[in-house]
Order: sequence, then structure tokens, then C-alpha cells
Amino acid sequence: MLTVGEAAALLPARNPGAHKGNFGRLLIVAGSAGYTGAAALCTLAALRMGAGIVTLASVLPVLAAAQAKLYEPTFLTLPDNGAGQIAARAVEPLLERARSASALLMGCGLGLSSDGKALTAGLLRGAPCPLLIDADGLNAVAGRLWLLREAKQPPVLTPHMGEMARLTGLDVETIQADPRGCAAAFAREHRCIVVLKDADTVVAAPDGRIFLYEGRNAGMARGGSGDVLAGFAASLLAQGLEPAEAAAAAVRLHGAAGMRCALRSSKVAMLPHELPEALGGLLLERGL
Ligand SMILES: NC(=O)C1=CN([C@@H]2O[C@H](COP(=O)(O)OP(=O)(O)OC[C@H]3O[C@@H](n4cnc5c(N)ncnc54)[C@H](OP(=O)(O)O)[C@@H]3O)[C@@H](O)[C@H]2O)[C@@H](O)CC1
Ligand SMILES: Nc1ncnc2c1ncn2[C@@H]1O[C@H](COP(=O)(O)OP(=O)(O)O)[C@@H](O)[C@H]1O
Repeated sequence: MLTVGEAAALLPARNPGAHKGNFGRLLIVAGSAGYTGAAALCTLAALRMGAGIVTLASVLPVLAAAQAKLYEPTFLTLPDNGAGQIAARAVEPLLERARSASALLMGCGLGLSSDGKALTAGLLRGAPCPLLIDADGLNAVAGRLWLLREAKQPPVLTPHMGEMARLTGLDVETIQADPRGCAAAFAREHRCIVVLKDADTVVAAPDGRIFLYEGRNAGMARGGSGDVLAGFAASLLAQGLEPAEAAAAAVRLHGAAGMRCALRSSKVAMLPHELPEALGGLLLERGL
């Protein structure tokens, strides 16, 4: 378990003479016409967690929605498959852009399609930088787990229980009976970092390390909370944290931000897009 202070201490120091290139370049591949919010949420979260340059790559409706809300990211327009989702032929320009990225986040709101499957496989095989896969990126890997070992370095996976069930072929009840054991076995067997999300969250690394976060908060139980976590963790990856520590610190800070939002807005009315702002208050109190 990490304390909030230990998690915050993992963030890179902000030397007064630093420039944006010192805090990583994150490339985000996310969103589709029906899920524009997922892309905006993970982008906002990545920015607030301190990444120096964040680029959101997606189809036009996703970029238009994000541009209306966010000033700081740069944008890369990708081809549409005709159904409002990123087309498979986007792999080439993405791999080209990934050459200058320090981390890549993919999957939030991508939607399910054969294009998404091809895109995920292409990025897993070709990305030269650390990769975090969330949501429909995970669904695209389910049934093709050999792809995980084809990544140049162990990828970070952030499944909720439903996604973990699809990945493992187990039912949710079986996973919930032993989340630590399931996450650890999957991480070891498939050489990846698993962030198994539920009311309690387990982070398991292929070398056997386990981080637990047991900060239950029903205010987090709403669509979009996971997109924020993905943005937080990918931002830390882009800033050079070791992947399991990036994931564990993100989980801890996400939970603490959630507690703060619940106190401010109630567990009923708090919203995921408020988590990145609450993070600012937490970090400020720790002198960051
Ligand atoms: N604003 C936006 O644009 C948003 C867009 N989003 C995008 O939507 C897409 C679909 O993602 P998704 O997660 O909503 O659907 P899916 O993968 O089918 O999972 C649900 C299934 O899993 C099961 N389940 C069991 N245990 C569970 C648990 N602990 N936590 C969660 N689920 C659990 C659950 O079971 P049940 O509810 O029946 O108990 C159900 O059968 C994806 O691209 C995502 O990025 C969202 O991020 C929201 C904001
Ligand atoms: N009851 C709860 N207590 C604490 N955290 C929760 C609770 N319910 C959900 N969460 C957290 O909220 C996030 C939900 O992620 P996910 O289900 O992927 O949502 P989405 O894809 O809709 O953004 C996870 O980080 C999970 O741990």
C-alpha cells in the first residue's frame, strides 16, 4: 500500500529551470463518435498529472469535443472507419508519432470494431515507448493474449472486473473471490502490469510486486472514473516512472482525489471531471 505522500513523492521534481520536454510527451489514442467524453477525460487527467506535452489522436468529432473544453493538448486527426471510430489504417501515422512519445495511452472510448482490434495489435507490436491499454483496447486484446508478449516492454493494463473476465475467460464472481491472485497470475503469465479495478484496486507486476488500494467510495462508481485513472497513470508513465509504481501512485492519488470530491460535492453529485482538479489541491498540500 502507498500513502498519498509516498505516491506524490514519486512525481518527478519540478526544477525551476525545467522546460516542457522534461515532463514527457504522452500520445493518447482514444474516443469515437459515441464516446467523445472518455477521450476528453483521460486527456484532462493526463495534463493535470503533469505531463509536459499531451497529444490527443482521434477522429474529428472526438477532437472537436475536446477542443471545445481543453486548450492545452495538441491534436492529431485520424481517419474514420465510417462508423465514427478510428480506422485501422491510422496505425502508420500513429507509430510515426509514437517515435517521439515517452508513453502511449490507448483504448478509452475507442468502441468495438475490427478496426479497433487491428489498431490495438499494431500499436502493441510497434510502439517503441511504454504503453497503457484501457477499456476497448483491452476488449481488443481479449482472446489474443499472445499480443501482450509482442510489446517491446511490459504494457500496463487497467481492466475493471468485466474487462478482466473477458481477458481471462473467468466469471466476475471467480475473480472477485481472489482479485490479488488473479491479477498476480495474469501479470506473471502475460508479462504485463495489471491494474484490476473495483471498489478495491490491485496493481500486480510481473516480478511479483503487489500494490493494494482499499479506499472504497461509492461516489467513484460512475462512467468516466476509469478514464481519469487511465490519464493519471499514463501521465506518470510518460514522466518516466517505473510502470508498476506509475500505476500504483495513480491509483492512490485517484482515490484520494475522489475522497476530496466526495467531501466537496457529496458521493451523489461528484463527477469524474472534478477529480483532476481535486488532485491539484492534494499536491499543493504536499508542497508540489
Ligand atoms: N463519457 C464517455 O465517453 C464514457 C465512455 N466510456 C466507454 O464506454 C465503453 C464501454 O465501457 P463500459 O465499461 O461502460 O462497458 P463494458 O466494458 O461492457 O463493461 C461493463 C460490463 O462489465 C461488468 N462489470 C462487472 N464488474 C464490474 C466493475 N467492477 N466495474 C465495471 N463493470 C463491471 C458490467 O456488469 P453489470 O453492470 O452487468 O454488473 C457490464 O457487463 C468503453 O469504450 C469506455 O471507455 C466509459 O468509460 C464511460 C464514460
Ligand atoms: N465503490 C467504489 N469505490 C472506490 N472506487 C471505485 C468504486 N467504484 C468504482 N471505482 C473506481 O472507479 C473507476 C471505474 O473505472 P471503470 O469501471 O473502468 O469506469 P469507466 O470506464 O466508465 O471510466 C476505477 O478506478 C474503480 O476502481
